[in-house]
Amino acid sequence: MAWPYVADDTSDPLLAADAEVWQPFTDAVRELVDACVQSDVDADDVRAAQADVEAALARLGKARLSTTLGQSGTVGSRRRAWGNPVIGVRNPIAPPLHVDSDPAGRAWSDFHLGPAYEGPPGLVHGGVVSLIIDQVLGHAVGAGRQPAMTGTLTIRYERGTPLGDLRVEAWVERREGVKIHAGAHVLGPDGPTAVAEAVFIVPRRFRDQLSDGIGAADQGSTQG
Ligand SMILES: CCCCCCCCCCCC(=O)SCCNC(=O)CCNC(=O)[C@H](O)C(C)(C)COP(=O)(O)OP(=O)(O)OC[C@H]1O[C@@H](n2cnc3c(N)ncnc32)[C@H](O)[C@@H]1OP(=O)(O)O
Repeated sequence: MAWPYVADDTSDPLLAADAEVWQPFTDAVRELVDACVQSDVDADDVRAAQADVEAALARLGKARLSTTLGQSGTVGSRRRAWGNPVIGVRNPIAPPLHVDSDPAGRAWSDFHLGPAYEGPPGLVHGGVVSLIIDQVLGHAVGAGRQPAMTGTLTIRYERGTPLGDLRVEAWVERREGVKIHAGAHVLGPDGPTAVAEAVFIVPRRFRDQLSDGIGAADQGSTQG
């Protein structure tokens, strides 16, 4: 398989200026999503708001990128992570999480999930728990500078994860050739709510490219 990314040589100042424009917009859309599931206004206000949103859509639709954000950028992660549904600065679906990691293969994040992420009443949707665990596992594995993809992810939902302030922690347990075994858990106010085990695999296509010397400086952008 060909290397799937389009080169992005945008300068750092331009990238920062672009982020300054998009970040507040994305935050506003995220609030809009929250209002969509929580507002209690009457039908006339809903219809008026719909017209406002449709006007914004017409404005935004005047130009479209030719690739997804994920396919853009070979230098570090750059714009590539901007569309990510967990951490993306241009994705209002993302809570968003800020994930810290260290080279020993650990990653963690303190974050907040509001009603847009609800599954069972007052609790986080299990698929959202899985989404967040998968992402933070990816950071733990990526922090060890390995371009790997989730092969198997097993989650035990110990108890409901309450909406609100939460923490997720992930860690690499061991490496066996192309397999990286990792673990993670989500912590609520009363302790772990979900515990995960994962096997990440360095994909065949990256094994080939790494042996050609491609990708060593670009490992963070091969994931997800
Ligand atoms: C800086 C921070 C940035 C951080 C940015 C972080 C972003 C993270 C985002 C989260 C990560 C994701 O969601 S990634 C997206 C979700 N995952 C995917 O879409 C992966 C889809 N699956 C695949 O592409 C493929 O099946 C792979 C890559 C998993 C494996 O294919 P392959 O590379 O051809 O593997 P292959 O040679 O056949 O097998 C190699 C060895 O692995 C084993 N193996 C193969 N598949 C699996 C599997 N699914 N689970 C377990 N083990 C497996 C085989 O038995 C074999 O073991 P042996 O015989 O040698 O013992």
